[in-house]
Amino acid sequence: MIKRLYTLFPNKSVILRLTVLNVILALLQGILLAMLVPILHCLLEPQPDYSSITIWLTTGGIAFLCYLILTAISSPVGFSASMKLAEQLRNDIMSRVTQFPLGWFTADKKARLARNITADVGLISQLAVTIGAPAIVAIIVPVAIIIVAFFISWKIGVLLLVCMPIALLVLRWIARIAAEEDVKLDKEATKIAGQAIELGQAQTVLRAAGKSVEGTAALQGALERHRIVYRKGLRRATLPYLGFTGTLTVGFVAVLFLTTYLFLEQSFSVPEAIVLFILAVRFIEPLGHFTELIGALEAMDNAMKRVQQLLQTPTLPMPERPVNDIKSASVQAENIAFAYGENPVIENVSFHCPPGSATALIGASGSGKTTLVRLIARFYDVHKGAIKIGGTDIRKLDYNTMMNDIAIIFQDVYLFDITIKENLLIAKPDATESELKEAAAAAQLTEMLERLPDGWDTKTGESGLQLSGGERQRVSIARAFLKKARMILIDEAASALDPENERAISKAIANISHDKNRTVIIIAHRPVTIQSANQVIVLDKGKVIEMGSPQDLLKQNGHYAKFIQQYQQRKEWKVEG
Ligand SMILES: Nc1ncnc2c1ncn2[C@@H]1O[C@H](COP(=O)(O)OP(=O)(O)OP(=O)(O)O)[C@@H](O)[C@H]1O
Repeated sequence: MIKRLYTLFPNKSVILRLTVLNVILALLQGILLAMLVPILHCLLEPQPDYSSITIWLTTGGIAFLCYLILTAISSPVGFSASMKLAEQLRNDIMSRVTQFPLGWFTADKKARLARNITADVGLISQLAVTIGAPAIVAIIVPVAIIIVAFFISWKIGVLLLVCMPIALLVLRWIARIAAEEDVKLDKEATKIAGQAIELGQAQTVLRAAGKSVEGTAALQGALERHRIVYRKGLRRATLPYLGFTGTLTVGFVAVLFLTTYLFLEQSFSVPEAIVLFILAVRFIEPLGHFTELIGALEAMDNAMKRVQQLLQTPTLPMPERPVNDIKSASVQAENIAFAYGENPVIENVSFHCPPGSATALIGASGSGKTTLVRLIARFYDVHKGAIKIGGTDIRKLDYNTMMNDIAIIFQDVYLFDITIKENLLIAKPDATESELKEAAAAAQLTEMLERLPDGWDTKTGESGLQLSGGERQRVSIARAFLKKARMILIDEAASALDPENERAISKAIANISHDKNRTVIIIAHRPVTIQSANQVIVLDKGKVIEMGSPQDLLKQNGHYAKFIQQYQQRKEWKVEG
């Protein structure tokens, strides 16, 4: 555990200072107890030797003063160490996360990341100080006491020495159970967090269906499971806790008996007997405290394991000497394959999109269109073959250079809760007013901006929810225009939009697709988009089953022709209906 903390802690000198400080404090406690022997000796003599007492009292006073000063220092040192640890760990996590493949960010992983960065880091930084220090004291003080006891009576020393490993053995049993139960509790707590988020997100649907009350069932279930796991854990820990308390009690009584027996045998004096009684009490006190610490220590160790696991997540492999120059806006796939885990999704796919061309990807749901687009943007790396941009394998390209030349327009557009203007400026912070207006016009946003009372300064609300889906997509198209990226990846909205939005988006997409400076790859759902593309790729179960210009494919009378035919029939049927 200490090794893990030491590995995780980026500023090792702070943790070293804190450890040394606590070891000194624990040793000082032992020394102060040992000093009781000569002091009591001098006091209980028939003729007390006051000059010797003065020396011992002065030395004891100095040791006690040192103890007080170090205790006063240890609080701020601990507090600042805790703050530093939290800050540095959070920075480490953030810089690591920015290098993860985009495909890593699933809903589960995002929830886990939130817990890692808040609860886990908080627990580690706080406990490393508030629990770590007493844990050091709880180990060192009994050891110091055994040493002092040996100086007074080796028999008592041996007895204490035997008690200690037995107590530690039982403590290990408690620790194992505490660690296992903490893992179970953390899993249940993460589920509660997930259910709470889902409950918030599903409120609109639940209320529309009149199921507000029933909607809490999943969260209540998660809370109940958490309670059950907690109660089971408590029951499981009862026996080892009793075992530990029993061991300490038996040890304590044995020391008292042996001390009394040896005293009656006149093996040592009254002061030594008094000190041994005090030592026996001080011996079990910190060890007894350990049962309270052990659960927290194991929780801290588990939190450290989770953060370590996150920090060890493989990042997107980056080339040693990345290529910074993208020669042309061509996109090429050479015999690529990809699988999510064991599930192959893309197999032996090859195509070439020349600079300035528009390629429409079509295929049934689940055929792999989105995955293909994600692979081009390096959300994941292909498992076989290569994707090339401007003739260079994207794994050899500088990642930022590549992403600066790619704009992605997805269906679920994320907008920050800032103004529309600020949302566009994310794509190009130094854009001029005329560039902004030009991009807005090309993305068919002008009319919407004129209609909104605050125009460009309209706040988009959390995730852009104050704008309709179509409006959000147009904002993201405007971002793509502004970014001046040469490669544009689009996922055209598949769901029905209102006629105004549909017209505006089709026009905006046509504007971007017909721009000869841009290479567009679009997951297309509307025949008008597909028919205006230079090439169409038809996917089925991750394989290319047809590829060519829309005109040639129509003549082939294959899958593409069937898709257009079906669309026409649906349209006629709707008009007739
Ligand atoms: N993150 C993921 N993890 C595991 N499997 C996935 C993941 N994303 C997609 N899949 C699976 O990969 C296959 C292809 O999915 P993909 O989303 O690429 O298809 P699609 O053609 O874009 O579908 P749609 O038109 O419905 O969006 C599907 O079987 C899907 O279930």
